[in-house]
Amino acid sequence: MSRFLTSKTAAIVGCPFRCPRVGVDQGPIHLVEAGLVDQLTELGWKVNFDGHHQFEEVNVAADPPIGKLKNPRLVSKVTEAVAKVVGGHAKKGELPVTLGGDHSLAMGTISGTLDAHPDACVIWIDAHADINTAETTDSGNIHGMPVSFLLGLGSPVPEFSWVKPALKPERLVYIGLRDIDAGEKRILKENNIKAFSMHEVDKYGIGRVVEMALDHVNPKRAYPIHLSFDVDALDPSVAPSTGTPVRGGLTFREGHYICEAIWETGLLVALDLMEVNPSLADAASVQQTVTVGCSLVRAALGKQLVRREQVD
Ligand SMILES: NC(=[NH2+])NCCC[C@H](N)C(=O)O
Ligand SMILES: [Mn+2]
Ligand SMILES: [Mn+2]
Repeated sequence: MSRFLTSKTAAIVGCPFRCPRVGVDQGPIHLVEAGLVDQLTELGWKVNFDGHHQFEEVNVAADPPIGKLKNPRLVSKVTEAVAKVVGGHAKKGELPVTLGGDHSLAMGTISGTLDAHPDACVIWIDAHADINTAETTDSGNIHGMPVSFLLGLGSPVPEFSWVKPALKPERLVYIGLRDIDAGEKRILKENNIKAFSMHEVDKYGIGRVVEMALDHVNPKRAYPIHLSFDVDALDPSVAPSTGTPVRGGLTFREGHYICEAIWETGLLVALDLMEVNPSLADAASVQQTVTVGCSLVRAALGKQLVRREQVD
């Protein structure tokens, strides 16, 4: 367990949120129904889970686009609520495990983590960089933008003024990228943000890539780690039920290896598992994706493949 936690307690933050539909995205609900709470209990965690967030408090009457941004007020309010919940758990020394839902939620989860652990670094596992600004976005989907808000890039959007630009470019690293927009490429370059695309995963192997990523973002292995895992980082043959699948992704084992290696650092303070979207596939694909999702969470929370004494 991470030395930054005060007890082996995992707080599951279920966020069935996908813009523009609140409470309709079933991803987190499926993950919990698949037995995630019991699985983590079996690993020795005390698990706090008192139901999924329905964001009842979020009341947005009219939410026309601001510039290109779709549903800006709703996304802002939901992510702000998530920031408070995640930050609250983190400040109690618990490990928040946020299940999504739209990756825009990471604006909230990472804000919450940085509130409790200001020197935390972020390891972002994704096919996409999610670093568009209000100016560069083509789609207007805010799930393609959370990282730019956290870094304070682009011209400020008043509706998101609650988001502190608390993340430093050198405390962020990506693994798994393979679908980056032209504007995003420019932003990554200009801000010197380290990214290991699938090309580097092929070239060096996942073991070295994780090592290099940690060396970059956490050279002395001293900072707490927030792991934000978009399930679309995995190849669509491994995790088909997701909104924006891109072929050529991480294998089942590569995805798990990342989680296991981060766990082994003893520095993990928060985990996101995002973009599981059961509404987009047949029942077998949904089950496959949900099973993989639970398995990734177990790997990040310390499940060992073999007991150490069997190999030593
Ligand atoms: N969280 C995600 N699935 N993000 C996909 C983003 C795709 C594209 N780059 C966009 O800005 O719309
Ligand atoms: Mn993605
Ligand atoms: Mn993403």
